[in-house]
Amino acid sequence: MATRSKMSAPATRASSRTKTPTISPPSPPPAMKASKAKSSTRSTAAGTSGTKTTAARKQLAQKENTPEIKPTAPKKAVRPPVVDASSAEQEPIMAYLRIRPHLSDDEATSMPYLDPLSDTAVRMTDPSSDGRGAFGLHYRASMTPPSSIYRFSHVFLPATQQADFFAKTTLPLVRGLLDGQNGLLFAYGVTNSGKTYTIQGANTPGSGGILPRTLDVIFNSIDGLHSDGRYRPIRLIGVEEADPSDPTPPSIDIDVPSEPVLAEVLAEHMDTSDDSDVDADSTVIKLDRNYEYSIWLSYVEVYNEKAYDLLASVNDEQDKEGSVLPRSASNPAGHSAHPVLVTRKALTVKPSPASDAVDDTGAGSGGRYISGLKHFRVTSAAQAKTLVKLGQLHRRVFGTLANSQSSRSHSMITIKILKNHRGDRDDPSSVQISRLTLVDLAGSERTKHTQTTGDRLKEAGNINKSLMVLGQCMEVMRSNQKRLAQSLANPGRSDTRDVKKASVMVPFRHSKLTEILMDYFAGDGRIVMIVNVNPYDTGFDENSHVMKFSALAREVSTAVNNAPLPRVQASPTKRSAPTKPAPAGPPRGVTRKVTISSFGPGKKLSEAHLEVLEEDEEVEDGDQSEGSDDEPINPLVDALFDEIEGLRLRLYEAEMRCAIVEAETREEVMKEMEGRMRAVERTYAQRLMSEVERNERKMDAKIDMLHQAGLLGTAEKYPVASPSESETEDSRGNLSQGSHGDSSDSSSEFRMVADLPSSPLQGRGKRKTATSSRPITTHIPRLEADGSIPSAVDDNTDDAIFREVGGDEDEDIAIPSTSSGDSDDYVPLVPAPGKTKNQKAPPQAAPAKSAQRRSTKSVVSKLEQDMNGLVISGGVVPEAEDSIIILPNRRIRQETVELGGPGVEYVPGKGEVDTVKKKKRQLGKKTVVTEEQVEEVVGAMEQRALRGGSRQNIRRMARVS
Ligand SMILES: Nc1ncnc2c1ncn2[C@@H]1O[C@H](COP(=O)(O)OP(=O)(O)OP(=O)(O)O)[C@@H](O)[C@H]1O
Repeated sequence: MATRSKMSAPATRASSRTKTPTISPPSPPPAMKASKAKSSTRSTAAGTSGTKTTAARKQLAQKENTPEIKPTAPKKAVRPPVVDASSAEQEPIMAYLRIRPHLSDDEATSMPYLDPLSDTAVRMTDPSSDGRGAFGLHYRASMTPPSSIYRFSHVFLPATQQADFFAKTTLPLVRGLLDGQNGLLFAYGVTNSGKTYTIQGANTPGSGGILPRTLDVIFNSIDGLHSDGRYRPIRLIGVEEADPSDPTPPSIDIDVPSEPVLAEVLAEHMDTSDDSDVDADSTVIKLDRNYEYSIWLSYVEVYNEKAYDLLASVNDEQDKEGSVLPRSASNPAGHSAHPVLVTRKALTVKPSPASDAVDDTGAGSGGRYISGLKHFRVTSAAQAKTLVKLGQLHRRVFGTLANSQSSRSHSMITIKILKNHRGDRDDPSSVQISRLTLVDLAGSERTKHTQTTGDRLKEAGNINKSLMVLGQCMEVMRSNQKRLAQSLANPGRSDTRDVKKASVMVPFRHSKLTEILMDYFAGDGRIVMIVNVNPYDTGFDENSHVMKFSALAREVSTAVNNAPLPRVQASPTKRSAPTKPAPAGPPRGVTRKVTISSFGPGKKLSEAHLEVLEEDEEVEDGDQSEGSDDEPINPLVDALFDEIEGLRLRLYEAEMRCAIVEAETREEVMKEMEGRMRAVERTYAQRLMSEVERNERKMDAKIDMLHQAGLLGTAEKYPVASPSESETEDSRGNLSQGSHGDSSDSSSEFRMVADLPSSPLQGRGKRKTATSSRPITTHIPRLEADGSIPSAVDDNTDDAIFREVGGDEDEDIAIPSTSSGDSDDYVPLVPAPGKTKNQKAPPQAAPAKSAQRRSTKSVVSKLEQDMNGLVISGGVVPEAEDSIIILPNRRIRQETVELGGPGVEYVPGKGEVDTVKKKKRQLGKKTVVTEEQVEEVVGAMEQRALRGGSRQNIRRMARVS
């Protein structure tokens, strides 16, 4: 009867959270170690209830092979004696990670922070590795994004099927259950991570969860081995003779004639038409056929730190039949006013009496049970599943599952198996009881996500409290076990008994959840933890908290022994005294309003309104005495827990406020920056445009001068177009383009008659061209190869130019001043009206349209001829085609850049090229001159004018340029 210690230093086996990007080889998952202990001393190793010594009664599961051990004489002991921890079979909590698959298009498609490394390890990397930490704090550039590696007993990838998952995680527990061992499985994770899917599953084929599969396997395995149900479980580990009046599983018939809407809604929730046996798990565990079994089910909900029986009839007192349906408390006849009032009572959690076990020394008394919780015997998997469905309906009715699938309470389904040898049916001492509890925990850390307030905040606070206490229990157990392991490793240094005495009390009783489950942690079974994670969620912090929790859980060991043997009690009908009537007076409790609705494709939405009264649990006098051998609740610790919880809630609220303020500030700053950027962009564009215009006007002036000087093309005489004619053509857009807005004003005395040869800047700037009232002679001198004007152009030419353009030197040439007074604006020379030679008289009346068109056409054709005749010589392009390309000079670019200020680049316009060479290459035979060349020509003209021209000419030149 050897017992081995499996306890080792946590560091060697436990999940380690490594703050390093390197991947250390994954450690194999610790193998499940079946208990070899037959009946033995056992240790809780938890440090709270001390270590228990189980009485030795023949263990039925190993009856054939186990030497019978005579029961020891019952010892009267308030606290169980401490025994060496090495005598207990220890096993770490198994932690399995399940990664939820991608479900909808609304979610991100990649896993932003979770990276599966192997079958047992995942890496989590903070997605704010772009440099942003919490609250916008920046990591230094040199820092690598923080990542952690978490290890599990196994990592299940999103594609994992429910059947595989069940086989690897839960089947060993089911085997243990049938073999007489207790087990606890709980699903832990944030909201929407797949906990309920893991436990309950879905309705589609193959998607049945752990619970229905467990029921399937149990009933498959005990097929033909059902007992007659003469015993039934009571409390935590107790067994008593069954009473014929024991409640049968409640009916699920929906019958609320007075509340048709409610009946409809409930009926839809209870719809079992989807259920089919097609999805049933066919696994069979081979059992010794000398035994027979009875299966019992209970379903508990822990909500707001209170425990409720989900299988109890809602109005149990009034309706002994066990009707599922709520009935108005105000009118039991069923004709109630809306909303329907439903009541339920919280159950008290009490310490398990030592007398329930064969050994009075404390076996099984470390735990607590829910007083008044009903266990129903089920004889088939289908019946059990229907019962589970009923429990879920009650969760809906009472609003903790309301309309969304999101659970706001912890739910616990316990399957108890009573097993006895066929040959010893009448021997109560042959009965053995074992249990398996499946817990679907409420989503963790939901306050931040849902921006909860009011009642919801209280709910969240309680959820967080219970999960926090669960974490703290594990933490304390781990450190107690660590200390004990160290003391065992160095026996000479400290006395193990001293170490145990110094063990910190595990605060199981500080939350209902841990209080109900404490016996598992204290050494009554094997524990499996499922960690559900939704990697598409943005809740990195929350998920990393879950991961840390699981890392902690894996460092805790629990004792794995066969369940304690129950002492079978006489049937309550034979022994129990009549129950005390409930104290009179109004029930204490809280009332909530709940709306349950049902809708689906093709169905109309139906809603039922309920008012829920949740009565507080009764405090019985006997409670204190019953729990006298338990650790008393320390009010200071309780107060500290409350304080912690209060602070935690305040922290959440503060964080929420911070997050909102941060988001608002970011938006404001972004808007302001955007506005500023736009203003800068606008200013820059305006400056650029005005520069371009200014330069273009300058260039136009120079070209006009060239025209007027006869340096471009041959001398031709333009017919004078009437203002209306030029406007007509202008409006067609064929000739004039890009004129100033004010130049189109008919009152202006300047009219555009022709466009000049195309320029890279043409069309971007606006140009004023004077309507010449007299012919202009154009002449393009041949430029030398270096761009200079050849000597053949003599001074007389200039004189000729001025004579031609301005007529007589003494003749008045009107030089209009610009409206803006900007000296840069070019204003062409215009002869004073009425004083020019050859000037046609202005039309007296508006000409006929056809005449105008003819006249315009003649102007156009004339201009075209002129354009074709324009030739730039000087070796730039030997044979010009029909136009001259003038490239902007470097100086203009330079000026533009300078104007723009530091950091501004000159961005060539569309089609504008950087270099003359490039342009030449692109334009082939087109005539190309640079602005420098034009300037040189103008410069040469100015010099000549200065040398040989009259004062008048000089003045004119100066004003023009
Ligand atoms: N492995 C999976 N395969 C397919 N669908 C899944 C899986 N896990 C979860 N889902 C789906 O994801 C959704 C959320 O899952 P579930 O309701 O189980 O989350 P939860 O963790 O229980 O949430 P809560 O804490 O709010 O109750 C459900 O629609 C469920 O069907």
